[in-house]
Amino acid sequence: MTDTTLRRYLTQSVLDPNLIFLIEDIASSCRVIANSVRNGAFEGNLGAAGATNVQGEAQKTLDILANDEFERICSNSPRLAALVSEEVEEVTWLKEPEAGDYLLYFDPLDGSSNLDVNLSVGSIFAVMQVEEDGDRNVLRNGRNQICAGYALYGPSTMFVLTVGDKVEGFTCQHGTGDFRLTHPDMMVPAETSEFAINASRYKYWDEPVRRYIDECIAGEDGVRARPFNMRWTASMVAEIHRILTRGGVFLYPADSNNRDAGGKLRLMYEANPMAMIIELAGGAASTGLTPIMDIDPTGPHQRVPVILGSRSEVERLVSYHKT
Ligand SMILES: O=P(O)(O)OC[C@H]1O[C@](O)(COP(=O)(O)O)[C@@H](O)[C@@H]1O
Ligand SMILES: [Mg+2]
Ligand SMILES: [Mg+2]
Repeated sequence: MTDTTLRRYLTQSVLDPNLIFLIEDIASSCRVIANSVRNGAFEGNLGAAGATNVQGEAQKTLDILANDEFERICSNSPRLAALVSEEVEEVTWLKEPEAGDYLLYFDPLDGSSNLDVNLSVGSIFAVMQVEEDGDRNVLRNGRNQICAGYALYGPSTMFVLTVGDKVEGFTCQHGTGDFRLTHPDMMVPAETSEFAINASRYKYWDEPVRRYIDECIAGEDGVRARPFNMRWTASMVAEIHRILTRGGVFLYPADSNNRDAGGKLRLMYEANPMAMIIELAGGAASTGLTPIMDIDPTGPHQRVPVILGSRSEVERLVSYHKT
């Protein structure tokens, strides 16, 4: 498998050549960002940029650099019509949209609070298509995604991709810089005993989330009758990669402190791409009330509650939200 590079994998597929160009440009952006992350301390890029983004969050220098690399490299893609980035308030239109053109949604650097402490960060992306000539609507639900993925800048750099069927994991080979297929057909293990949530928010949680987490913590003494483990890395990419590898459930639910904002994570470039990956890998993704990809978006930076991972755990959480 490792002799299959991303380029070979894509050229052997039946994809539109312009989509292949775009995916290769996204992968190139991630390769450049991986180097910037790795060299951040030398280049003085780890700190705050002194600016805030559209969500009112303090931007890191690397948030802005990563956004600029996506913009610079992907703008070369001939059929890319628009970019929707976490770091840019307005949609960036590159051309007059024509039917079939591509729309790229991305979180250039995810988990950027981890930069200063040298822990894993990532990039997240999704691609949709323009429906008709001149149509500037970028607010389609996640079922319209034709491609989604993420890069993980961890001990090794990985590029995880789906073009609508399997979820394939590529590892960047040190030296050549090639992304090689190392994790074909990734599937979320069905059985799991691991949950990920920022437990410092316990006092804000709604009853269904408290019930679920309390039951996990009770372990073999409670209704679950088995021990559970907990992890929280504060980088969604790292959490989702762990869940794709060894199972588990990830929650950033709506709570009394974030409900007015809609939740914490952003629908178009965090929740939707990860929901597509997790569903195609056999898992499930919900707000607790609605499948994430069924949400009709109201804005490019909309926030939503997120519960995703192993199917049986997500279904249990959804059932608790119904009672
Ligand atoms: O700091 P908290 O509240 O635990 O939030 C962590 C969450 O925020 C995020 O870092 C948001 O991503 P950004 O770094 O792109 O803003 C997620 O990756 C992560 O799951
Ligand atoms: Mg993010
Ligand atoms: Mg980000």
